[in-house]
Amino acid sequence: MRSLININLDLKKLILFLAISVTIITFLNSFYSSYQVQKQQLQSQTLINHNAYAAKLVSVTDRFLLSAQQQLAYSAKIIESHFNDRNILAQEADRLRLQTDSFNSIVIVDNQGLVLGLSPMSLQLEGETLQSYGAKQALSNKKAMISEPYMSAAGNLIISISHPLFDRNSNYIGYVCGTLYLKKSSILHDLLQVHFHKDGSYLFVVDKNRRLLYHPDVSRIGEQVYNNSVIEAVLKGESGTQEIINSQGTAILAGYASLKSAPWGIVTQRSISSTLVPLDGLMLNVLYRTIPVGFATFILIWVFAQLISQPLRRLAETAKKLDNPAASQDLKLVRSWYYESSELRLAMLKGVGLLQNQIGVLRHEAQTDPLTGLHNRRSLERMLDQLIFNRTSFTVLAVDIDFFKQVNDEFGHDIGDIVLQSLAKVVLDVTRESDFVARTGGEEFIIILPSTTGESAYLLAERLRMRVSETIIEPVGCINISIGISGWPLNQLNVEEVLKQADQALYKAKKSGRNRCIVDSQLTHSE
Ligand SMILES: Nc1nc2c(ncn2[C@@H]2O[C@H](COP(=O)(O)OP(=O)(O)OP(=O)(O)O)[C@@H](O)[C@H]2O)c(=O)[nH]1
Repeated sequence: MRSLININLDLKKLILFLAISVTIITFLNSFYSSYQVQKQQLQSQTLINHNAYAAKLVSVTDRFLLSAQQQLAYSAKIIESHFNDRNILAQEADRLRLQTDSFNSIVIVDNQGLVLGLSPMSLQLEGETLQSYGAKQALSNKKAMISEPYMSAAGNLIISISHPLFDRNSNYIGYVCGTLYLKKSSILHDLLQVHFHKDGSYLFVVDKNRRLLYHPDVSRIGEQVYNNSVIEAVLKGESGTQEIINSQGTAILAGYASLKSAPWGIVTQRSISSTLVPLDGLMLNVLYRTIPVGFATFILIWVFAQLISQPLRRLAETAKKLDNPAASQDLKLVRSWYYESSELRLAMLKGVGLLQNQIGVLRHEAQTDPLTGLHNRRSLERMLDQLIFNRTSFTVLAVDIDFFKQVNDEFGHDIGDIVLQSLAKVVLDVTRESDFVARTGGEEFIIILPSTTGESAYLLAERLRMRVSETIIEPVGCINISIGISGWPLNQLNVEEVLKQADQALYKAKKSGRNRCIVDSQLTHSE
């Protein structure tokens, strides 16, 4: 709590802090949520697209392999019926290679692997006996097949699509085979590359031995890839999507599907970071567009904070000086436009009213003699200070009841009080409003007559003495008073001395028989 006070927090700052932090948190939250939602949507859309893309490529590749096999099957019929005519075999090999551009090379071999026909001739294999893995596979299988990748006699990494040849008696006489180069340009290459995205997506083809048959990075073709859950799934003949971390440690979104015509799978994929590139731009755009509205919101918050805090601030400032007579006027000027501040203002107005009354009463009581309602000694001193400050001349009448002790003794203290009250009334009656009357002790009264000469004071004192002696106070009857008179300014006297001289004059009056008025000799001389 202490630290809050030390940093001088007020309502406006609190409202600003609250509203701005809520706005920022809300904005960050919605920004973050919308980023997450968009990201998820983009990723799932990418996965769906890649799955569809893989399925499409699978279908295209399946069609290609089927058509390649059909071409070979058709040629096989021609080759079987002209098996001994090398020219026709050479022509058929050329036709197969050149007519549809499906194969990189064509080889026709007999059942010993001896090359009988060849295209292109540049391979220089005619008359050779093939020893390659693919040749041996085809010769032993004796049926239409798509080989695993292997190194050809000419030194190319290839796969071969072959069709067996039989004579009229259905004896196996050899095979015709079309090859596809894996690392060089081939129709398979073209087929897959056509679909290659420029947005960071890429695809690869893998065979049942987890060997890459196609990859945009040619150096990886032929490589076997293990511990890849997508490859494992596609080799099980599954089709689907996966989010994985690849062997390079990159987060990848992959779609995959497997072929029907060969034990191959096609995987198309894209890194999550490249997928999210457009989203980053989008979010930045959202941020830029939010700035003007955000700025307007902050201004609105500031204005509202000002409007809400201002009445309370002014009420708080006025509360510091509630004893000030201007407090209630200040409170009336506060524009309390909402319920709480308006109620607070009304309550404070009531409180100020009560407080001012109370202060008035206390002030009055502090300056008043409770028995007679006349001024008391404190009030007298203030009055004298004021007169001296204003350099206003005055005369002092010190009034004392004669033999008052006897009244008390005879009639009791309460009746004595009534006598004092009655005397106060007579004094007020005889003096003017501008005169100042105080009861300064027991049965002693002081009357100050501003701007009054000693002579006028004496006349008034005499008049007062006469009135008192004629006034009947029940049950006491008439009383008498003695009065001593002095005045200021007089020979540089100070207030105490003036009062003392009035007292001395009073003393003289008592001594000289009471029921009389005596003017201090110095006052008489000065006039
Ligand atoms: N009833 C009442 N008596 C008071 C009050 N204050 C002082 N007295 C009395 O006033 C009397 C003053 O008596 P003294 O000072 O002897 O003077 P005195 O009897 O008036 O005689 P002189 O002044 O010499 O004429 C005392 O009996 C006090 O008790 C008061 O407030 N009420």
